[in-house]
Amino acid sequence: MEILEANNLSHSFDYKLFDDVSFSLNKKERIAIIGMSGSGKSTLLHIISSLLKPQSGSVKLFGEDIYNLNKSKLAEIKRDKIGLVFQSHYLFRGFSAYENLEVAEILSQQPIDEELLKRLDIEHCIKQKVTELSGGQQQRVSIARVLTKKPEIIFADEPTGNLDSKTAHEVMELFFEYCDKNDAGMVLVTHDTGLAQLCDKVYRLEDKELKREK
Ligand SMILES: Nc1ncnc2c1ncn2[C@@H]1O[C@H](COP(=O)(O)OP(=O)(O)OP(=O)(O)O)[C@@H](O)[C@H]1O
Repeated sequence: MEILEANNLSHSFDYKLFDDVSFSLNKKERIAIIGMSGSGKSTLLHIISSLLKPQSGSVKLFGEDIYNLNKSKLAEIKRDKIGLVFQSHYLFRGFSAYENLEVAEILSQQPIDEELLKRLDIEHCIKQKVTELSGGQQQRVSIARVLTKKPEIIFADEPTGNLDSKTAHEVMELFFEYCDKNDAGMVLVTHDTGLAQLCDKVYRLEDKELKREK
């Protein structure tokens, strides 16, 4: 079943980034988007994850045309069904790591998974303020926060960018396990072709087109 449908997307800033791009994502499916710096990967991710309206084309999430949807229905999808993991972590910086997870717990009414904290190796630093954590620890707290919400689609932009390669692979494994267990899908934007190859499908954004590589 398709949980994401991107139809004929085009977008430009100073130059045309991509033109007439279409693809879809099924439950449990993981797809990677790779491509040169500046090719528009992050912009495409923003568009399909409801953050940026495309100049043309449409995006359906769970069958709903998100840029032609009433605000409260869109807010519901954002809150309950999608999880964003970006490089800038959007953690509440005045709070401890645990308090950040509690916010997700309250908003989504899903309990914090203590096992997840262990798997991410953050259980020992979870009471510390976000500002006292390393970049890699903050990254893992933001991953824990997103997974606490139990999203049906994870949108991730270089989610392991601050992590060493062993930890990066462990974190990807955790994402994949999460998708399998929860019937969730994932769209991963990355420069790391090794990580991309772990996904079910790989697309390259190049010459304004999205080309299937795997
Ligand atoms: N909000 C914006 N306003 C104007 N230009 C933008 C905006 N966002 C991105 N751009 C431009 O669009 C182009 C594509 O940016 P984008 O971040 O989507 O590429 P990317 O493929 O993800 O790059 P990288 O791999 O370096 O992260 C860049 O030239 C960038 O400067």
